[in-house]
Amino acid sequence: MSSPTTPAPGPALDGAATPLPRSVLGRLFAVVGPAAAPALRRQIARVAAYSVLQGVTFVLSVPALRALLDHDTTAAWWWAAAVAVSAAVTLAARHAQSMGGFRVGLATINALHHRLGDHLVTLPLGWFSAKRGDRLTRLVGQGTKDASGIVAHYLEPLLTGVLTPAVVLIGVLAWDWRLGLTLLVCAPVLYAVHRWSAALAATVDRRLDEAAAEANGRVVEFARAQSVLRAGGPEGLGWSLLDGSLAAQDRETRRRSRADAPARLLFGITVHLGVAAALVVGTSRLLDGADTAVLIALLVLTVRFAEPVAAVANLSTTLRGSVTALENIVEVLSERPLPEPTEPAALTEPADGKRGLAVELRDVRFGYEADRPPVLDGVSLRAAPGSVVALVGASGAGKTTVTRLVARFADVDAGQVLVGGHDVRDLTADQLAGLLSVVFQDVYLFDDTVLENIRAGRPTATDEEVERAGRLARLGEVVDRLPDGWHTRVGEGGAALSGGERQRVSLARALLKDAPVVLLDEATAWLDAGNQAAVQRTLAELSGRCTLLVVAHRLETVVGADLIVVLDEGRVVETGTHEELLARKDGRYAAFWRERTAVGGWRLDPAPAPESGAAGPAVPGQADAPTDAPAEAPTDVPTGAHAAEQVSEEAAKEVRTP
Ligand SMILES: Nc1ncnc2c1ncn2[C@@H]1O[C@H](COP(=O)(O)OP(=O)(O)OP(=O)(O)O)[C@@H](O)[C@H]1O
Repeated sequence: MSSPTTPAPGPALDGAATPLPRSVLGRLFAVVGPAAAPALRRQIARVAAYSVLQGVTFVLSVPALRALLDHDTTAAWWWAAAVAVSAAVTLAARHAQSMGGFRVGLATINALHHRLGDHLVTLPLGWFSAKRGDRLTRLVGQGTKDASGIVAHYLEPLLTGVLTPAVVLIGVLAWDWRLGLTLLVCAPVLYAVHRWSAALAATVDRRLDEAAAEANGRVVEFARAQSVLRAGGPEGLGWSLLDGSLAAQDRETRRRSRADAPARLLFGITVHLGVAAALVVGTSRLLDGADTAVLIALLVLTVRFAEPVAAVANLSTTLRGSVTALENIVEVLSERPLPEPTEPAALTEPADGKRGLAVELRDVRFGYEADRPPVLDGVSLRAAPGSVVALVGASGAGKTTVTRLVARFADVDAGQVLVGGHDVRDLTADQLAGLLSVVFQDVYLFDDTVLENIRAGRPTATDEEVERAGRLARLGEVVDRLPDGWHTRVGEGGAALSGGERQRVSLARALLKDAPVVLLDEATAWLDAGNQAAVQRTLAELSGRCTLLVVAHRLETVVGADLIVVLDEGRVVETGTHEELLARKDGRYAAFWRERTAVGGWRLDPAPAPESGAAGPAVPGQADAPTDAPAEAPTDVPTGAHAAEQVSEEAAKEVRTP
């Protein structure tokens, strides 16, 4: 089991350890983190000062108006001067807070990017599903902007909507407590209406946000999958999925408008009812003989009391968009990272001089979903240092999952995964990443040059080293066709290269990194002749220098492996070398082998000749190695007929019957 000293660090926002504040500002402080909090606090102070000053200016207008209505010119001049000074200071405060709003808003976006970035790198790789990727794109781009809008655009109307009326209220109470009391009664009613409408809109907002994220993802998918879509025509699945998601977004937008309208109306009516009540009370006070000038001035003030409050209501829709974005950020920051040890494990060099490290699974049980049967159950296997281990089995047997667990995309439910004798849970993420090279099917290329994309395998490598790795992975012939050779930009996600070529970049990265363990998923989709040769050359180059755990779809890999592990429905059903497994006449592997031989005895031609300066052609045990099979062997690997069927046309041309 994992070391008991391994602590489980909490997520960036651990609501269980420290309950998250419920208020929007409290949550904003929680997500921006301690580094950005002081600037946010100063901005709140600036806005608060402006809101109070605005209220004071409003209040000062009462004695000025009173003096004017009383024809007291001297006093009117003095009060007018006081109002002018207060207005000038308010204006300066407004300028300071609005400049601060933009500055702190930008700093907030920056802080959110850092917080999300720092947290995302701690999350299990398995967390990054395609759906989450779409949501994340929206969150990091638009979401952080929306959330920072709370500081840049909404802090001012929100605080002036509360603090300015509060100062006005104090002024009115001081001049005429009855009128003040009327306004005071409005406050809780307004608050209750606001809470009710916010609660009503919250569910609608969340649904709209989900619909928008879905539509976003579908639009990207629509752009990426044009060839499939055109082949299927406008009646095809892709079109209907996009149409459906856009219609859902439209529906949710309408639903939100419908939910908004009555809430806004109710809020506006409440504000105006409050003003009307104050007018009624003021008129009755006038009839009772109260000071006319004061009351007129106070009624003017009452109208001003209502202005900022009403402005808050008008903002509510866009403000809620920002609050939803903030909630989504809270959700991501609350995701629990994989536990990491506080101290890195003490890694030792392999004693036998080989560069590879042992990879071992001990009685592993694992499932992606808790309520479904495990995908791997009781799986044990060991790849000795420097060996080639081929994982074979029918589609869905769990081969890829084994490699994912070694790379710690997720933690096992039971058992252990060890690399170099260390439980992967006892290695830091950096340590484990340093020990592994991963060539999986979903290769991502950055929008940079071919050279830099290979260099991602080892950032300190020289251009010569990078090019050599590229040539070994048969990228030489690809870059010769590109306009700027190695310096050609590959476009977003590597759009300028084919799938097979992208996998060659991934192979080159692995060669360059020269890690002690290489996990390779031989993508069936890209098994054209050129790519087969690239895989072959990479395996030949790496063999003996590292431990290779390969999800094998090629004959050469399977036959040449030091150990073949046959998986079936999440269990290891057979292990051994090709010869050993063939010798077990009743075995699964042998049965499959016979079946394929009976079908016709197909075999693949040897790989194309290596480029100059490249290593020899063979994985140990392949072409020139002694096996009982290659010359007469069936071509398909024991992963099932599907592997042969998926071999591309180009490869098929190279297939011949003996
Ligand atoms: N992210 C995931 N979430 C839920 N289930 C998954 C996930 N990835 C794989 N599975 C399921 O786990 C099982 C094993 O999948 P895995 O990809 O490991 O099989 P495989 O042997 O590599 O298959 P193939 O040769 O088709 O790639 C399958 O039933 C698959 O549907």
